[in-house]
Amino acid sequence: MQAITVPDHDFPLHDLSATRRLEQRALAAVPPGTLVARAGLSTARLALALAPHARHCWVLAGPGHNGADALEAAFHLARSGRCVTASVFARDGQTIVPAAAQSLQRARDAGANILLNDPAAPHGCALALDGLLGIGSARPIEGAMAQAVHGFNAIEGTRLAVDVPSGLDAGTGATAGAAVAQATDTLTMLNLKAGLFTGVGRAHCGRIWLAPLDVQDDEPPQAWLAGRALHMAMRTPRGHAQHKGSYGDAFIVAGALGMHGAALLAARAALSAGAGRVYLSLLEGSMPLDPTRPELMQRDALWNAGAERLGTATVLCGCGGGKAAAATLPPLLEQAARLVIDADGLNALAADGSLATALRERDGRGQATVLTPHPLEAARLLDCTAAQVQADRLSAAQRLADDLKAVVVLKGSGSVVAAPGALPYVNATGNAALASPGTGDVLAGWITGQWSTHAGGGTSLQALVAATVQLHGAAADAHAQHGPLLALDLIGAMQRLA
Ligand SMILES: NC(=O)C1=CN([C@@H]2O[C@H](COP(=O)(O)OP(=O)(O)OC[C@H]3O[C@@H](n4cnc5c(N)ncnc54)[C@H](O)[C@@H]3O)[C@@H](O)[C@H]2O)[C@@H](O)CC1
Ligand SMILES: Nc1ncnc2c1ncn2[C@@H]1O[C@H](COP(=O)(O)OP(=O)(O)O)[C@@H](O)[C@H]1O
Repeated sequence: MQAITVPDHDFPLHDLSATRRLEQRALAAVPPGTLVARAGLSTARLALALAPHARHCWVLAGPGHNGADALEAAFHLARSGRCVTASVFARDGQTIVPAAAQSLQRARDAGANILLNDPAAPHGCALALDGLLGIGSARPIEGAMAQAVHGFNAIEGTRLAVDVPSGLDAGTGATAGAAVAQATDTLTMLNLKAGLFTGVGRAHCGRIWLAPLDVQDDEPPQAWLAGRALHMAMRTPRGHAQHKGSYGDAFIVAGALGMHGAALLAARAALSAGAGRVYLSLLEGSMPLDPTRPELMQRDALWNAGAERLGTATVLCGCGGGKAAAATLPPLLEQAARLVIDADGLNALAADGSLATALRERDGRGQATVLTPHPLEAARLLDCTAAQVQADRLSAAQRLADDLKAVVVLKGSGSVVAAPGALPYVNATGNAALASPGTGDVLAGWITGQWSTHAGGGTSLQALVAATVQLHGAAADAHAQHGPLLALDLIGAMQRLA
């Protein structure tokens, strides 16, 4: 059993079809009852380690194999002397699977109090196990089971989800319905399911633990949980004789009237990420020199700088750009060697099909592009709703990357970094301290600066971007206080970790 935070190396993530295949092969390879026995024992061990002093335990068990695992854990908890109430949920006419019936009998024999379709939480319980539904969850949870989920969520103490928090789609990280278990810990079996790490997955899982159950995970992954090695690979020391020209020019094309701050945040982030020279080109109006960052230079209309300059710089377009961003895109899409598009640059792409066509043509000329949409910006690009994007973030990011021939960061909890024809990364760092204005501008600026320093390097662009997303989230994870991490402070925090 291991705790999953940020793995050292990329860790395979699976969708539910792959999980089912793995489960079927594992079941066929061992005598009946072996896996449920291992799953139940692992669950009970983790529960006791997390809540060693809990006297009263509540085990919620559904009608399927998830319920079987939970009831097997109930057996171990009862045998270890805990006072166990196991509430089993099976609708009229719906029988529980044989494995669950066997574990139920074992739990009863060990002294557990068994209740049927009773959602009331026992008094004084400090440990609750959610084994209502796992990957077999097929529809919104309703009725007594839904009441039990709400009761589970109200338990003050350890709330351990078995395999998957009930009501969460472990393949996508989406939920259907209002009753979704809110665990403090989730012990997932056999493999890591992608939906535990993105969408609302992280919010419902709490800490994530993996019990491989002595089964070799031989399914090809559908995505990677981004490992720390990505960021470490970016930490190449500066050669003694290198000069600022070695780290390239970053052009920040951003900042309509009233949004100069976004431009400044992006430019400062590019500078801190290591770009050799950073030029800021405001889209509207003017701004005095930033006396606290005199390293920044301002130039007019850099989008018209011509093929020679744009063909060597790394350009960011869009942060706080307003409607003015659209007019800058035709020359940038045609001439910029390396182009990052954020915020209003993305909205302009979504609104004008000819710009999207120009974006697709860049790949054929060897020009690379990074897009950094949040879910609503992604929805505009995909001509759907933000809810539809969030319903399957991995596939939304991949569709955008494949269609627009760009590396795409779909931001939010568990940011997805997709590239054409490659498996997506899911980022394991970050938290809601980043839900503050301007943190996206910092991300886009840092990607631009980082890319500028690695312009000639052999690192894949997808890995470089995923490493920056990881650093951005890690800075928030290191933020000890409650409340937001303000965007300007985020730059300093990233610099300390870079
Ligand atoms: N079979 C085994 O030995 C193993 C089983 N495992 C566990 O088994 C789970 C998968 O088992 P199952 O395929 O039986 O699936 P589940 O136990 O997740 O659920 C399937 C059952 O729930 C019912 N159901 C689905 N949605 C419902 C809803 N909204 N309201 C009420 N009932 C609903 C279904 O009709 C079915 O009876 C995994 O998530 C994992 O917890 C793993 O531990 C791996 C090994
Ligand atoms: N709950 C969260 N967990 C992890 N990351 C988050 C969370 N909320 C926001 N973020 C991150 O913060 C950044 C916000 O970007 P964005 O929405 O573009 O904001 P802005 O436009 O104000 O800069 C993104 O990198 C996003 O992934």
